[in-house]
Order: sequence, then C-alpha cells, then structure tokens
Amino acid sequence: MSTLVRGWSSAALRVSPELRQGLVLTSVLALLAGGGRIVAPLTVQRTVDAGLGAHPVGAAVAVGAGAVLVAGASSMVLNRRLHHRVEGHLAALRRTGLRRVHSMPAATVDRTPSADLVARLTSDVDQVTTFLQGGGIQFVTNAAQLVIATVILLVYSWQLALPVLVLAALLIAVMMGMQRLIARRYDVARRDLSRLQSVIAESIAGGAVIRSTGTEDRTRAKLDDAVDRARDSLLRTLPPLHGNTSLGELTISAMTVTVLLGGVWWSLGGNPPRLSAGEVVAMVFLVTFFVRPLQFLVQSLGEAQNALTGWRRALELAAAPSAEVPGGAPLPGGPVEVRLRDVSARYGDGPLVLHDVTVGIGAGEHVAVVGRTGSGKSTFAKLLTRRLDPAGGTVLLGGVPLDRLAPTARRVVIVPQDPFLFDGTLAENVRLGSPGGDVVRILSELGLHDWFATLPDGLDTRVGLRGERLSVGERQLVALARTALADPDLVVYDEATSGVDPATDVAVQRALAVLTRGRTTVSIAHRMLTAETADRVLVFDAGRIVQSGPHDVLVREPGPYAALIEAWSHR
Ligand SMILES: Nc1ncnc2c1ncn2[C@@H]1O[C@H](COP(=O)(O)OP(=O)(O)OP(=O)(O)O)[C@@H](O)[C@H]1O
Repeated sequence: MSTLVRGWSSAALRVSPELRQGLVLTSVLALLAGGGRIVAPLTVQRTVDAGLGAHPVGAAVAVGAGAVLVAGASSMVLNRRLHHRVEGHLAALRRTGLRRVHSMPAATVDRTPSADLVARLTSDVDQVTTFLQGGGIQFVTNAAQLVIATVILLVYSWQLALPVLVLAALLIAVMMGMQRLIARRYDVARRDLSRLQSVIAESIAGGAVIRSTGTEDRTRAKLDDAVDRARDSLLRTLPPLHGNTSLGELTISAMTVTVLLGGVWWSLGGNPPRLSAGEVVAMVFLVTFFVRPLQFLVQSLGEAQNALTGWRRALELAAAPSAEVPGGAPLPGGPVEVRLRDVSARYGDGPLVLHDVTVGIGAGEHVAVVGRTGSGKSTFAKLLTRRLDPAGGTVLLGGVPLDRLAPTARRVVIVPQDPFLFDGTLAENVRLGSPGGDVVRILSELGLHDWFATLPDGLDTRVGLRGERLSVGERQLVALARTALADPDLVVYDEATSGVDPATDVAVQRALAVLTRGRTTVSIAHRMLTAETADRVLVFDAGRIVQSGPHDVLVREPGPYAALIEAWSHR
C-alpha cells in the first residue's frame, strides 16, 4: 500500500514539481486551522472550573475567541492555497496526459479505445475536482485537528484517551481492509464505465451503418449489456461503502459514550477527584474534535476512493511509456533505405500474420505492395511506421534498427486510406505540419491547382468535421498535398480501395507520381495503374512475400500476381 502511494506521489511530482514548494507554510497553516479550533474546549474547561464567573475567565475567553479567529483565517487561506495547487496539478495532469497520448508508441494508441483515453483526461480528472469541492480539501485541516486532539486528550488523561485510540485503531484497520475491496470494485466500475463510453461513441459514430444494415437490435443489445454491466459494477461498490459508514458511526458513538461515562466514573473514583468537571466536559468536546475528521473520512470514503481511482488512471496515462528511445540514433538524411530481416508479426496473443519477411527497399525506390485481402499488406506498412512492433526479426530504416531510432516524425509519413482532416479550410489542412509552407506552389507541383480552383471557395473551402464535406478521394488529395509540403523521406501510401471517381483517380495518380520522385515510397496498391507505375512490386500471400520484381516481368510469370492482374482487369 505505502509503496503504491509512494509510486503515485513520485508520478504526481514528476507531472507537477511545484507541489513540493511551500509545504512548510501549508503545514503551519494546517496546524493553526486545526489547532485553533481545539482551543475552544480548553476555554470551556477554564470557564467551568472557574465556576462560570465572568471575571477570572475573561482572559481565557479572549484567547479562545482570538484562536477561533486565527483558525478561521488560516483555514480560509489554506483552502484557497490547496485548491489552487490541486487544480494546477490537475491541469498539468491533463496537459501531460494529452502530450503523452501524442508521444506514446503508435501501437499502444491503436490498441487502446479512444474513449478510454478521453475518459482518463476528462471524467476521471473531474472526479478529483468533485471530491475536493464536496469538502475533500478540508482533509488536511481535519488531519491536523485529529493529531492535535489526540495529543491534548493524552495530556488530560491517557487512561481515558486509551480506549478512544484503541477504538480508532480498530476502525482504521477494518476500514483499510474494506478500502482495498472498495478500490478493486471502483476499478472494475471505472473500466466498465469507460467501456460504456466506447460502446456509446461507436454506436453514435456508426449510426448510418447500423441503420443501413438493419442491426439496430444487435447494437441495442450490446448497449444494454454495457449499461447493465456499468450499473451492476457501480452497485457492487455500495455494500462495503455502506458497511464502512455504519461501522464508523457506531465506533464514533461508542467513543463519545466511553469518554462521558468513563470520565465521570474515573474522576469520581479518586479522592480528590482525578479530573475536574471542566476537564471531563473538555474531553467530551475534544472527542468531538477527534471524531469529526474520522467521521468525514468515513462518510467521504466513497467519493475519496472514486477520486483516487480517477487520479490514478490519469496519472497512469501521464506516466505511460513514451515512444522516444533515450539517446536514439537519428534517421540518416535523404531518402530512406528500408530493410527487413526475418521479420514476423502478430496482433496481441494471436497467431503470426507475417512470416520470415526478408526484403530490402532501396533509397528513393517506389515499391507497390499487392496481395489478396488479409495477405498482410497493411501489417507490413504498420511495421514500417511503428504502429506494430515485430514479433521477431529486425526492421531497419536508414540502417538503424527501429528500436534504436530517434523519433521519425515528418521524415516518415503515412497517407492512410481515409485521411483525417480537421475542421477548417483546405489550405489549413494542407499546411497542417508545415505552418509556413507555400500551399499554392505545392499544389501546382502536384498538378492539383486546377482541381482545387474548381471548388466553391477554392483553398478557403471548409472541409467540415473530419473532412466530411469531401469525398474519400478528395481527402486523399488533401493528404497527398499535406505530405508533399512536409517533404518526408519515406512515404507509406495506403491507396483507397473504393469511393474514388475516375477523374479524382487521375488526379491522385498524377500527384502520387510527383510525390514519389526522390523519396522512398511504399504504396499499398489496389489498382493496376499504381502497381504498373512503381519501380517494383512485392506480392504478399498468406503473410509471406511470394513474388518480387517489376510489373512488366511479373505480369508474364504464372503466379499470384498474374492472377491478381486478371482479377483487377475484370473489375
Ligand atoms: N488489429 C488487428 N487485430 C488482429 N488481427 C488483425 C488486425 N489487423 C489485421 N489482422 C489480421 O492480420 C492478417 C493480415 O491483415 P492485413 O490487414 O495486414 O491484410 P491486408 O493484406 O492489408 O488486407 P486488406 O487488403 O483487406 O487491407 C489478417 O488475417 C487479419 O485478420
């Protein structure tokens, strides 16, 4: 448990090193806020023991009143300070987490549902704020108050304080055991809630497909199942929570009764009385001051646990390993040479989907990768762009093994089948990775200037959310222009399988021919023209490269490539 907490705190300090600053002032404020309140019972004791007369207790009442004022002011300053610190930390946590999402290995991002990443940066962090605003921030004052009350109780009468402390120790021991159970159940609950978010997001994003395929019932069943699971796992956190609350209340009542009855009995048992009437009354008050923080702890255990789970999930994301290789070698300049030696690949624990792939792609070469569906083309592309780590063998870019390579952003670029566009204008999307880039020049070079000029607002045409106002082919044109402007040294181009009309296809082919000039290109080809224009064709079948050579040669050999060309020509 303590190693776990130490791990969390060091992760938190890495995110927000400023949390370390001003700890002494925070502790002093907490002691003043907690201790100031405790002066009140001492004043009561003086007043009762002085026979409730006004004159002798004037000074004690004045000290008591002053202490209460100091406690109030310290508590106000402390709460403000803690709120600022914690909210600053949560903001840093969100920023670091988001940066980590962008720097973590692409393979990890691909494996994690995006709703889970979103939840860790939004609702999970919100849980901490909700807890703090619900009174959680007073935890520090309460803890100080608990310590001071314990000391004063012991000074008044350790014999009376002892049963109170034993009861408190028992309560804490039971609560810690229960807390572990609650933590496990909250963990499951948050995972189920995160899964529910994924299912909801998927069913909203895929709404059109669901309607057109008539799978509303199946989707609804999946959604119902996710809702039921989330509800059930949240309900499972309640019994131990309620158990803890009842146990806490019971122990607290037992403490008060023990001090009241025990105090009377103990003080009257001696001659002269062991405790004055004022001291017994003060001890009953002190028990209240001792008990209140415990009560708060018990009552807010659920929210505290929820907040802790949320905080931990956000911290996990902020501390997730980055793709950056410490001291990694930079990719040598110029077009990139690609080499794979005995490479195999699999997804998770599944079977191997690529076997013993050994191939070299020369610097500046344009290679088309072809094969039937499921033959391993995309997996090959994922290995080159680090969206998947090889299960065996070595992948080298520019002679450097991938696991020793520094980040290759901007040097190695993938043009996906359906590129992602941000809501904005065409020009903004083309200029995305190259803010000062000359969009008009690059479009002219790619032969796309006329095509862009035919659009209603030319380069200022807005593309809509995710580029929904453009067709798939048009989105690929924008992505090709974006890539050409970024001027990478290795391009992995995943050709769109459908949704491209003949005119756009011509524009795409023309732009691709320019883009491939002077840089290494790997095109996953679904059209004969793309394979024909490449320097070499790699034919994949069942996860192996079964043919390699120029189109003109392969097309004349009997084999899978000739069969593929035959199938394409009949489409
Ligand atoms: N994310 C994944 N998880 C598990 N298996 C996968 C995953 N992606 C692909 N596969 C499996 O790996 C094998 C190769 O798939 P891959 O996508 O590389 O083929 P492909 O040739 O690109 O097919 P297509 O032309 O249909 O895109 C297939 O058996 C496929 O089912």
